[in-house]
Amino acid sequence: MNTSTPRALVVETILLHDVPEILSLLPASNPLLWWRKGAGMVGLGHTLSLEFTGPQRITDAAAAWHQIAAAAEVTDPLGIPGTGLIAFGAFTFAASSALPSVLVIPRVVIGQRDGQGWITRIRFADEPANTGMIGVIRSGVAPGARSADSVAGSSAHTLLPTVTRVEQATSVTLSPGQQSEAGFLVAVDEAISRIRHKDVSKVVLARDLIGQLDTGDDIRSMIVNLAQSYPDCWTYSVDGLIGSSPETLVSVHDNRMEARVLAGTTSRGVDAVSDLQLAASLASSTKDLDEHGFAVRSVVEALTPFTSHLTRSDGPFTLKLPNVWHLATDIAGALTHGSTSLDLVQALHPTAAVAGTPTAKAVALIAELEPFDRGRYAGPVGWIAANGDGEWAIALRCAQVSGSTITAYAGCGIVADSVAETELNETLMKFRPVIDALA
Ligand SMILES: C=C(O[C@H]1C=CC=C(C(=O)O)[C@@H]1O)C(=O)O
Repeated sequence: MNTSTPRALVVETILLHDVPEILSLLPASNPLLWWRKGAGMVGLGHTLSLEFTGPQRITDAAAAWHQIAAAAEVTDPLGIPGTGLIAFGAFTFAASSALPSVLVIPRVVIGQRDGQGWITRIRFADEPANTGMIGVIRSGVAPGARSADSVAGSSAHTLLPTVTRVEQATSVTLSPGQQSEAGFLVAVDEAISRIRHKDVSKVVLARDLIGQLDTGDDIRSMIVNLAQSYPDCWTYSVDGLIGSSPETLVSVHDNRMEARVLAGTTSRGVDAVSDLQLAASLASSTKDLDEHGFAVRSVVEALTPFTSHLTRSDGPFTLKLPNVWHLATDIAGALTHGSTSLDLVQALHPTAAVAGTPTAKAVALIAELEPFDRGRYAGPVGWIAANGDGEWAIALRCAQVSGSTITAYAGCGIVADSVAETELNETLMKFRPVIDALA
């Protein structure tokens, strides 16, 4: 961790009666977002950003967060998920990544959930109380954004931050990055050979695409496109990591946890009949059921020490997304040790949906066969509350913006019956959310 003992925070949440369009509140600089099915939070400004590296990055973050939350003075009359003190977070896939993992505590959080809206202001105890509140909304990034006059009664003018309009939507063409298509085919064939030699049972291999942003490109257009096109996925933006993930690593509320495990993929059909045929073949494909089974077992094994009454949905069931069908299993349980969401993230990461089985050998094989640093792709992304509750997805269908460079990632679970060309096609389907959002 790159900070000394943090200064105490003062946090105040108040109700917003009439919440503005959340996606219209994304700030141009360092936008923070967590959003699904019309609910979630946008974060503006940074009160505190913490960085973590190495094998202990998640436990270090959990310890730092515990310390910050314990010292904070929080006024939160609402007490619903996302109100009070929160941090957005994104962790790297690999312990050896050159990119840091981050927890970011914004200046202002505006959220809505179950018909309730709120605004939270977060400042240091030794700062003046009005720091971070910057005026009124001037214009929005999404059509239909309302002015502050229609928001939250008379106090809205002093509560809502200034947001500038998107002047230039991001339009980027992505090209092969450090792993070419040909290189990916070779890597997948090598992985299949290792699996047949019993080195591992499953490994998830990815490739990268790279593009350059123009001066003036506003990345908020990409975030809004993703949120609008993939409403059933978690759309996130944390420290330049932007994506729409269908996979819930773990969510924790009131001592209950939920996860959605995904592994096994096929394309959408060109018409209703072929679409259902494809879903039916996925549901009965031995190769995909095997691939899925590894992922479910890794999650159940990781969660068992923390839970009682762990239940899982019948099945796997087929999950329909705009770009693909997935095999999915929902898992839920009661927490037995008052664990925080980051405790569970630490226990779960990396699941066999993004690494393989057995975990350590699969991670080593990924490092050997992938000629690039995954950064935060396939790592945990989400948020944590002061009491440790939170929601974390696996960062899939995403890209990392670093300066003017944008790098997108997509990968596939490889098992003994995999075929390299089919896996390459699958990466194309999985790149679609990011490619379309940048078009
Ligand atoms: C690794 C990715 O997807 C995982 C999640 C769902 C389905 C997967 C698959 O069918 O291979 C992968 O396990 C990715 O999107 O980059």
